Amino acid sequence: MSTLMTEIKSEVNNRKNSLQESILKVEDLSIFYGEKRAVNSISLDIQKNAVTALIGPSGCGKSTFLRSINRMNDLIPIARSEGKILYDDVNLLDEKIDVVALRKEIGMVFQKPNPFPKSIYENITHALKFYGIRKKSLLDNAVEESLTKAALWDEVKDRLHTSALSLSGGQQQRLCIARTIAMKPSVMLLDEPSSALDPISNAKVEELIQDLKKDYSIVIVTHNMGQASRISDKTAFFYNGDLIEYDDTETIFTNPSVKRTEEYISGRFG
Ligand SMILES: Nc1ncnc2c1ncn2[C@@H]1O[C@H](COP(=O)(O)OP(=O)(O)OP(=O)(O)O)[C@@H](O)[C@H]1O
Repeated sequence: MSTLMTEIKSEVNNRKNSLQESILKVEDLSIFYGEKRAVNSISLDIQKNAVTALIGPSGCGKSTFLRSINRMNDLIPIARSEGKILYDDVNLLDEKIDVVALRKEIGMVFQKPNPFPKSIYENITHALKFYGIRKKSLLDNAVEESLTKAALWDEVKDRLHTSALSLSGGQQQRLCIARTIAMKPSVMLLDEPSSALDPISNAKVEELIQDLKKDYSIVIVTHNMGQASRISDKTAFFYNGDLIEYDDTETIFTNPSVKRTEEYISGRFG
């Protein structure tokens, strides 16, 4: 595609994106580990009530970007960021931000299911109690509601007080999603949430993500091109820390503007 056509298409995309309601606006974000820049001056809007997939070869900065959204990179002493991530016009990278409150609003689920070695019930109520909710009826409701939303209630309602570690890997991951849901976040960050699961559990998690976007805005890192094309509305292709292309998922997978995107999604590298 000629440079002019690429520029026109990019302008059209910018206008199209500005018409959609965004929940996060990333402006000129760079992330460094010591001297190494892992994410290079990226800008994009994350759409509300949509699934946004982050794709790209290993080491291109997807997880670094994802973790920066709820400041998990703060836990890495050599990590530092420049630029802005705006949420309701508040810059989440501002040092005055209360990161505990931020992580309640913007929850995260990791690649490997990591339930606490406690009962299913306590996995959901642990953080709620931390925030001062003690009334049993409120806790019971939260447990049922979040497990229902995570499509796990029917499978565990008769054994809420058994260990979460007795669940299968797929059930544990849905429990971790339920644990995040119980905090009533606006945004859910999912870092390869089903890559460690068997195909049936993977399909359940994919179905769940599709369902959750009614209530949440979801950003997901995935290496699985089939998964990105099945479940996401928007796709961002990263390469070497750069955001190469960001568009509707259908466009990225059927008519990408940049040759490298096409090469990646067709499996020619990465
Ligand atoms: N804690 C860290 N300390 C130093 N460098 C890091 C750290 N985490 C990631 N990096 C580096 O930052 C770059 C981006 O890594 P990142 O994990 O964000 O990539 P990714 O696209 O998510 O990769 P993958 O798909 O393999 O998970 C890589 O060069 C990686 O080595």
